Amino acid sequence: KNPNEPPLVFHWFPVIGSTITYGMDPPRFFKENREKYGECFTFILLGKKTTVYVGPKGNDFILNGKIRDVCAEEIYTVLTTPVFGKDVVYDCPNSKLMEQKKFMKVALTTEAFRSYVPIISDEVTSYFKRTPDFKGQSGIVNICPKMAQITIFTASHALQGKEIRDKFDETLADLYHDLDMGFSPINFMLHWAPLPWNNRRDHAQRTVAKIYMDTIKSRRERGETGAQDIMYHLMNSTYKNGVRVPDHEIAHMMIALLMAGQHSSSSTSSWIMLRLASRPDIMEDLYQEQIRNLGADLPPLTYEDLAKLPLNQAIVKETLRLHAPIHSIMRAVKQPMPVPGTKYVIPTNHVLLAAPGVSASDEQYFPQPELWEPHRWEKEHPLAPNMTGDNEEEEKVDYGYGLVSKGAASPYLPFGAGRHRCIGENFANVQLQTIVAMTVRLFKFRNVDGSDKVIGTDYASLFSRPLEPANIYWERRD
Ligand code: HEM
Ligand SMILES: N#Cc1ccc(COc2ccc(/C=C/c3ccc(C(F)(F)[C@](O)(Cn4cnnn4)c4ccc(F)cc4F)nc3)cc2)cc1
Repeated sequence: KNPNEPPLVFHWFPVIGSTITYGMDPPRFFKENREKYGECFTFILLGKKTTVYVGPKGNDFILNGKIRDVCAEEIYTVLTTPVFGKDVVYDCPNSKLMEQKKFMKVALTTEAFRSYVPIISDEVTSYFKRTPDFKGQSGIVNICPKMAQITIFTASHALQGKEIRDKFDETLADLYHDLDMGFSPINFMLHWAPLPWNNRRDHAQRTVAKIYMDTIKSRRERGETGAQDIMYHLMNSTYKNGVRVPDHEIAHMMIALLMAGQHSSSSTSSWIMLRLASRPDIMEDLYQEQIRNLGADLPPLTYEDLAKLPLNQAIVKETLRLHAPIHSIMRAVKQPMPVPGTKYVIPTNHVLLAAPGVSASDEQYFPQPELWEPHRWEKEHPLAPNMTGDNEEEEKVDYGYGLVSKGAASPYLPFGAGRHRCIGENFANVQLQTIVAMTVRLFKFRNVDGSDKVIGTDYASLFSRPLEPANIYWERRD
């Protein structure tokens, strides 16, 4: 036992260590070991000493780690580069990623969101009209595949443009699926293995990248400047060193954004629908909120309307509190890191693991944390959060892609914090809030057995998501 290192979680076998118990249910693993060892402890993940540091202090220690101390790309590149393609995100120096995030963010503006809301609401209503699973007056449906379809159509149409979205009706859907098979935690460890799905992944990556590059060429030939989508902005971006963004990097960033947007939103929107089915009273509150604040005739939804629907906004916030798609954020340690307030110094052969979801479900910050209660985000609610290090008044810092909160000592960080913080938060909120608002207008949901239960979580994939099949009962609202 080394007094200068955090306590090591007991395990029977070397290499395997605690991989299985962690992999099966990470949040439970974190909570059980926090009880035994405190907020900072080390466990063996496939032979690698992995130091977990939970709570607001842990979130700050890891997510605000200095660039000379912690490294994201070293851990993530084996997983993401075969899927996204070379020279982007984690296959380039962090300074280049910061510029790429600046480029990507330039198309995620309020102006753009104004045009996205009608696109997303039309995709939602037309999807529910044409899909056979929602024919008739009522029925039972496995909701996750439906939400995956809705999110790929809404995200591709808004973020990638109409011509890419239309390709999802034929070739792109299967190619996307093959690409997706490569996006699995097994590839963290076995990325080098010539596994059959890795060959399909590589073929799909090259084919999808070519589709994007052909689209870029045809837009350039036609002098197309109509769609102010992300592809257009990337085509007109230049790095600080004067180099224009090469076509293959544009294509690879488009794949990265598609994967990011798709997995996070389809998981979150599935959880939202399952939670609404467990609380039909909330779904009714949402409908009444729209009647009250938008008018009984329910006019077509606009971007400005979303700000008039606080409960609709709280649905996304509360769902992300209990169902953050990314349960483990990892960094390699590049220099020995003293842990403030302890005698621990984390050595360079460790990996750091931040789990913001642990403090987001800690009763210290959220009364009755396991209760999914969107009203808790209203002022004066008895279950209101006591978020000490809240980000609002905090000072901000710019890592090269816009201002982000300086402190990460918050108990609620579903979009991360610091240099690697998410740039898709606002788009995700517009997309998810629009999907919820339009669904509430069309249907009433409840659990098939009428209970308020919710299904368990599948942690085997890269993004935590509901176990399947997850059936709900729906009926058309007249
Ligand atoms: C509910 C939706 C989403 C959630 C919960 C989410 C969550 C996160 C988290 C936790 C991180 C930090 C990862 C780390 O520190 O290692 C992150 C980073 C990022 N996300 Fe998201 N995300 C969401 C949607 C999106 C969307 C829609 C996009 C793109 C349009 C996107 C693009 C990115 C990018 C580019 C990064 C930066 C990675 C880095 O700097 O290393 N995300 N996201
Ligand atoms: N036996 C066993 C066994 C062992 C272990 C386990 C489980 O172990 C683990 C461990 C860690 C993790 C980490 C999740 C993780 C990290 C990074 C990314 C990402 F990089 F991909 C992303 O952040 C994603 N993103 C961002 N915003 N929206 N999406 C991203 C960034 C930029 C970008 F442009 C595109 C992106 F999409 N994705 C996911 C998941 C599971 C199971 C079984």
